[in-house]
Amino acid sequence: MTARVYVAIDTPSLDKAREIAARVRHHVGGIKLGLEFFMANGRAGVHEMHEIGLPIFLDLKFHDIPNTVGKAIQALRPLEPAILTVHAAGGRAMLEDAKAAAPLGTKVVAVTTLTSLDDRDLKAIGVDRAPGEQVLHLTELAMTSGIDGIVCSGAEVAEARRLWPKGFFVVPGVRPANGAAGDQKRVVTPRAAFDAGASIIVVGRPITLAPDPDLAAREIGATL
Ligand SMILES: O=c1ccn([C@@H]2O[C@H](COP(=O)(O)O)[C@@H](O)[C@H]2O)c(=O)[nH]1
Repeated sequence: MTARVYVAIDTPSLDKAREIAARVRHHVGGIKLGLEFFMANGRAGVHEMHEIGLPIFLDLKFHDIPNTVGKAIQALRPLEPAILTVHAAGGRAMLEDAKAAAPLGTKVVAVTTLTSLDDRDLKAIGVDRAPGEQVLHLTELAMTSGIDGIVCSGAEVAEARRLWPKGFFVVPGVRPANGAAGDQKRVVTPRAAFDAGASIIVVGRPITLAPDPDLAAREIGATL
């Protein structure tokens, strides 16, 4: 089960990222690198992180016109990420172009509704649906656009999987019982995420900010 836990290494420091990855590598299945790491270290940094020997999930959440997203993903091809993200709200043509541009072995998954948003936040950006409804709405779009899966919270993944049994479901916003949510608003425990149908879970700060990241990763693994 721990093979399905990806650690989100959100730091601008390549040394720090390497250190954390080396400490937890036997207790996680992959490494997720996001904007913070990529803006500081670019493609060369991602190449360095490949040395750890774990699959790389490149979480850059592309959201632009189809041509721009397609070209950006083409430029990332040599990095051969296991997984990369786009925003479902970019629309069908963007999702189709993202998938067409990605390397064959790369899963393209669409962020449906960020796990940091709740009902009120959605209303404030003009979305009248509740998070659960919005996730399902965008899951349908993702499924019919030919991409591989979606990103949603553990609160919605069971319904989304019912709609798309063969989809690949990435669940961030995961916290051990009594863990600090921080800026996340739709959180579940690692075990609850898998029980509800997550394909992989993403865990960042509960591991990377722990006094002993290795122990934190092992403790999460023990709950699965
Ligand atoms: O809806 C989303 C999409 C992506 N993320 C990313 O996952 C990690 C979560 O980190 P934590 O420290 O465990 O909160 C982070 O890299 C986000 O960019 C997300 O949280 N929610």
